[in-house]
Amino acid sequence: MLKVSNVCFSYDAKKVLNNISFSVNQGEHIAIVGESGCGKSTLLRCLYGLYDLDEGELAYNNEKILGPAYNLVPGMDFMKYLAQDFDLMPFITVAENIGKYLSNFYKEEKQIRIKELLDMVEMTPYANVKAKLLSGGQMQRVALARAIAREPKVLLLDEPFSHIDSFQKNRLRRNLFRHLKEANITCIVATHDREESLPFADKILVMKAGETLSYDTPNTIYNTPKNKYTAALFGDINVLNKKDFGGYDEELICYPHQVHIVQENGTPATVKECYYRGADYLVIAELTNKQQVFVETKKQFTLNDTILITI
Ligand SMILES: Nc1ncnc2c1ncn2[C@@H]1O[C@H](COP(=O)(O)OP(=O)(O)OP(=O)(O)O)[C@@H](O)[C@H]1O
Repeated sequence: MLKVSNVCFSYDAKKVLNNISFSVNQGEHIAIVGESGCGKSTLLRCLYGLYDLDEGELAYNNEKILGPAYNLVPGMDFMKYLAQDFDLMPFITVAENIGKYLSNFYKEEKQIRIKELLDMVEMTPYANVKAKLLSGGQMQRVALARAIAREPKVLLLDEPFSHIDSFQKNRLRRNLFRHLKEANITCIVATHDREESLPFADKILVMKAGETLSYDTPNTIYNTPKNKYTAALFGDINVLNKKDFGGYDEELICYPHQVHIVQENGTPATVKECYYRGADYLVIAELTNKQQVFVETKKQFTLNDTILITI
């Protein structure tokens, strides 16, 4: 188990992490989400032992994770940390980069493992290409393969698919997270992307300004967000008053798919914008009190159409 207890950390005088605590069971996948600058990358770097904490403690199976003041070579052996820069060796091939940390003692096993990893990140055709000739997305895939080559106990990933196009991203995510589950590797991912956190995380850690707001399952965090900040991390949100919809005077946070267009007995709204999104349309409508409402709908509307909505 990875245990994070009351961690505080500052860069010089600037406090970036404030009293962070959570624990992760072996094999669990955690997504760290939060607005840019809230401290996600810093937390990952602390977990890896790259910084000395101001306060608090980090431990893996009761072994303390210590920073550079106590560790000549920062970073822990049983972990791998993949930063936003990929740190590949430019003048050696893709296959050599992936195999860099694999032992040469078991040559045959090494080649089999490299082949398996090349397949997983869909880079087999580039096995003999020098890393410097790759695109950003290709480099990121190689860096991912290299990070898991030796099957760490804990994998720390910072925006691991940020350079990969959406065409490949979903398949790669499924490949990677399936592999990590099968190998019982604990994975902590800092991400902005709901497609990474909701489907693949066992738990989501929501951070704001260096603090933890929530730590729970994706289902609970998404369906019962504690605040607007949390809900907005997953896309457009509505902050409505139930009294505008025939209810009590009470605030309601809801997503566009939770607002429905009805034929009768709804609150009138005027369509101001309508965006095609492939499977549906996003309508931005205005109530008579000028309150803006996001609505997901299968039907296309045009400017100034009147719709009736319920929540
Ligand atoms: N090396 C550093 N020295 C000083 N301040 C830093 C350093 N790295 C990050 N910061 C500051 O610490 C805060 C947290 O940064 P961090 O990179 O951890 O946030 P983040 O949530 O990962 O952001 P993003 O999602 O944009 O990557 C920011 O205000 C940032 O400016």
